[in-house]
Amino acid sequence: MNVSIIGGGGLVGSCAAFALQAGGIVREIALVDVNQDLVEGQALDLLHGSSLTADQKIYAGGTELVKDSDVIVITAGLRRKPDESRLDLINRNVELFKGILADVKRVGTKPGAIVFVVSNPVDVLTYLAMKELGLPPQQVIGLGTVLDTTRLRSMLAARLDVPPTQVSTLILGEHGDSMVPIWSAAQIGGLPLDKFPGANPSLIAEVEKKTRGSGAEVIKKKGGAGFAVGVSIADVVHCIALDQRRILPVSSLQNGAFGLRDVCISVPTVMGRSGVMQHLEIELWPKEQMALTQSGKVLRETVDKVLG
Ligand SMILES: NC(=O)C1=CN([C@@H]2O[C@H](COP(=O)(O)OP(=O)(O)OC[C@H]3O[C@@H](n4cnc5c(N)ncnc54)[C@H](O)[C@@H]3O)[C@@H](O)[C@H]2O)C=CC1
Ligand SMILES: CC(=O)C(=O)O
Repeated sequence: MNVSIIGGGGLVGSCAAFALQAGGIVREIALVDVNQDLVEGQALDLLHGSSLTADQKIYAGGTELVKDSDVIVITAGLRRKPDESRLDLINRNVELFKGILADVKRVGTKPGAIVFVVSNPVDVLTYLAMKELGLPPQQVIGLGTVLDTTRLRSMLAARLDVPPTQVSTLILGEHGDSMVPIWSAAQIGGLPLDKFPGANPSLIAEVEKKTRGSGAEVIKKKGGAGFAVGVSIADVVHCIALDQRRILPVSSLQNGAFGLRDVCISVPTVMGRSGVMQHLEIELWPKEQMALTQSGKVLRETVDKVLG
């Protein structure tokens, strides 16, 4: 498995590369960035630790490297400011992103390669990537609400003092203000969250609020998210590399699940070596379904504005 990261010199790209190195599953990690010195420095720094991690090839170079990649991760782009929504970034990131897609198209991709968008606003840019690259929809995904979901699980675990891996919750919809936590399906160690000792509506509401604001909080305190998004990216890449067929809330083109159509948005998605294998639909609480429908509408309207 050969993975390239466009934007690999930046915070998100380099953290993803480090998580992939620590994971030791992928064979090659190629970092691409317009900032040549920075990306060469990141690749060198990673390479220097490789005798203690795994037998991987780690190197930096130009966009032509993506033609040999099984997964092309795109983290290149501008960060939002603390008071900006992810959708506000659209005006500043779309032109830059179109340039990157044109470069990828010019160089060409391997048959079956997966394009994995992380740059924000991720759902809109995933749709744009799918349209511009002309790849089958199952081969184009976005990180979607994978990061929001791990933030929710991790912070709920900390509040309830349980192991984070025992918390099973999900956020669907937009990676943005209209995200939808699916409390109807939340469990801890197989037990329903609402019956779990210590869990109560005010604690749940508090953790939800913190999760919604956590991207902005991290931007305010350290400039941008790195570690959590890095491990989130590596988790999705490993699921693809190992053909695990796990259910992940990645963003991808919808064709009717939960009533969502012609929009890239997160729903429970079976992910394997070929990319998106299936969208799973379950019955939600009516207020969750309504919020998900609304989230799809917000994204659809933004895509209409951007693509005309
Ligand atoms: N989907 C998600 O969950 C998350 C998405 N993000 C998004 O990821 C993106 C990157 O964030 P950071 O890494 O913090 O920013 P950063 O500024 O640290 O890194 C961006 C990198 O992209 C590079 N770049 C710019 N134009 C390029 C081009 N045409 N080709 C190749 N490289 C290019 C820059 O040189 C820079 O190294 C932002 O859009 C941010 O909003 C960040 C966190 C979470
Ligand atoms: C930047 C961003 O999207 C986040 O940290 O959630």
